[in-house]
Amino acid sequence: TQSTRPQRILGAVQRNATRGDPRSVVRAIDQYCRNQEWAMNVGDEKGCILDSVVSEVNPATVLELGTYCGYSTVRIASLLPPHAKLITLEFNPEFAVIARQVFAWAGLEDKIQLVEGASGDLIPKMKEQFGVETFDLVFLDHWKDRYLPDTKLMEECGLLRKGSVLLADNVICPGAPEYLEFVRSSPRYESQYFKSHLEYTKVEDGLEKSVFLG
Ligand SMILES: C[C@H](C[C@H]1O[C@@H](n2cnc3c(N)ncnc32)[C@H](O)[C@@H]1O)NC(=O)c1cc(-c2ccc(F)cc2)cc(O)c1O
Ligand SMILES: [Mg+2]
Repeated sequence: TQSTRPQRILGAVQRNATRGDPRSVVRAIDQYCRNQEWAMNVGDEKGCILDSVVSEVNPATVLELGTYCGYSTVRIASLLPPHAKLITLEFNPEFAVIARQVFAWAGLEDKIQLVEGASGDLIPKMKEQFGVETFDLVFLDHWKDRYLPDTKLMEECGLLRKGSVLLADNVICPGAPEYLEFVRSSPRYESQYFKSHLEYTKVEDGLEKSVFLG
């Protein structure tokens, strides 16, 4: 039977990456997706911007919306301090199965908690079910028209504190126009655009970093 793209990405990791070496997992996925078949990972170029924001924030609690195969999850988790926790939400069970195997290959299972379901349903349960107070960093990389409603939902649920950083992928391509308009015009956010390119292409894309001012 025909394999799926996520299965082929996992195969590339298992063939080319070293068990327990997260950066080799990231490199193996990038090499596969740049040379064999495109996939919607944040990628190596935007990934460097992601790395710099993660290092700057040095977060104890991270929320990722949209796991896919776990490329950015591994990239972020590999930079976290020892007792930091990363919760990642993914509603496609097939993608979740692959992502869990990618985390295991990277040796990061203890740092990453993948929760299957839709962000809109899970965000209101974060405090009670997952013992979270607030998130220091949120990486938005799920359906682009969910960026704004889920940001408002995180505010309503008290999951953001003064200084919480939102980092959103794909604000140009595929685009998140309503989200961009909101964070750039709201007095409660200080926003900054990092111009880059759509993963593995020359198409313009970028990351928007928005600090919640409380
Ligand atoms: C949306 C996907 C990423 C994942 O997010 C999960 N997801 C969704 N909504 C929810 C939720 N509400 N809760 C939990 N999980 C959720 C899903 O199942 C995917 O696995 N990402 C993209 O579609 C994406 C697309 C492109 C792209 C760019 C140019 C093109 F020509 C074609 C595609 C680039 C990117 O960089 C992306 O990130
Ligand atoms: Mg993306």
